[in-house]
Amino acid sequence: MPHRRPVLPSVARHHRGGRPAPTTATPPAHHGRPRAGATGTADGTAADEPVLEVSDLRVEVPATRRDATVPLLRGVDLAVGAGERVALVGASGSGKSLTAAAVRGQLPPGLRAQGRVRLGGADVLDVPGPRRPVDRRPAVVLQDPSAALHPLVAVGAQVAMPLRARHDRAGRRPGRAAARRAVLELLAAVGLEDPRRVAAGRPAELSGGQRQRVALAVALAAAAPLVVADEPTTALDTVTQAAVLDVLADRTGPGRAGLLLVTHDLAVAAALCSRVAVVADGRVVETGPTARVLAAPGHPAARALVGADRAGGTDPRAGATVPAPAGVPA
Ligand SMILES: Nc1ncnc2c1ncn2[C@@H]1O[C@H](COP(=O)(O)OP(=O)(O)OP(=O)(O)O)[C@@H](O)[C@H]1O
Repeated sequence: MPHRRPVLPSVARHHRGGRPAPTTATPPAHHGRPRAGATGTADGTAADEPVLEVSDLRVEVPATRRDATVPLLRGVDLAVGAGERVALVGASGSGKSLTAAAVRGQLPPGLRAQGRVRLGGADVLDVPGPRRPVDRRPAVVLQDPSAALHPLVAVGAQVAMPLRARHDRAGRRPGRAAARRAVLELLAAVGLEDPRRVAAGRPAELSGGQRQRVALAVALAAAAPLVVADEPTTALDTVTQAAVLDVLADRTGPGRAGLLLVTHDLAVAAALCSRVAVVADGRVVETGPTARVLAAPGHPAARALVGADRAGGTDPRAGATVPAPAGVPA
């Protein structure tokens, strides 16, 4: 049963005010595989410097004596431009999370990956996330915030760690007071009340929604050029969902970090992302401006996805940040 939620008014409002103007540009529909390294900007046109390039990514369960090789990803091509927000959507089991895991350098053990993942121009597919240089690690937000938080370490210290790593890289170490100020600012920015109390406590003292906000603060503290968020709001109540999406909208986008957002929720994709990539059977089968793809999907898998969402009672175009292209029925 599809997951339903009201349109996210705060995110939609946010995008209507003060942000770079949306566009009605409608590049030709793209079905099949995008050209390797192809990327897009807010208007779906090519950008020069993608922060992320995935080409011909294949992931499989290797053959054993008893069982043949099982392909899971069959040649994913995907790119995220600097400051671009791209949603990865698709049916359950299509390969969204595996794609995001390969980008993070966190594929489940036992799987074999081939192809290319480039972050900031460097090949990282074979380098596990924790072993990558700091500037080749995307910030990560997952559905379960517990995975990102150490249960025994004070929240403030966990937010401070990526902050300090970031300053080390730039050759500057923030003093204690500056780091503490930055931690409290971040905790406030993700909507946590009483940041001082939160910073001093352990994750177990927080609600699930508060923990997700802390996980978001930890991710954002790294100031990475790319945020990878895999169903970051699925487990949250509606109010916290909207708040988390507002923070992502604030901290990513033109002039800020790029975003690769895995979501099953087309309304979320429409509210947050200028471009969408539809995954089916281990491949990206269609990509383009979110409004265009959701209004007039071309590939059968994309049509099925949008059709199922509409049949569920929610028009995925609701809350879209990009007006429907001319000639497309609203
Ligand atoms: N560790 C693993 N070992 C074997 N198969 C796996 C493993 N992880 C994922 N798969 C399979 O790979 C395929 C893609 O999985 P993935 O988690 O990427 O799907 P998804 O599109 O994110 O789905 P959902 O929306 O349900 O989360 C599925 O068929 C899944 O069963």
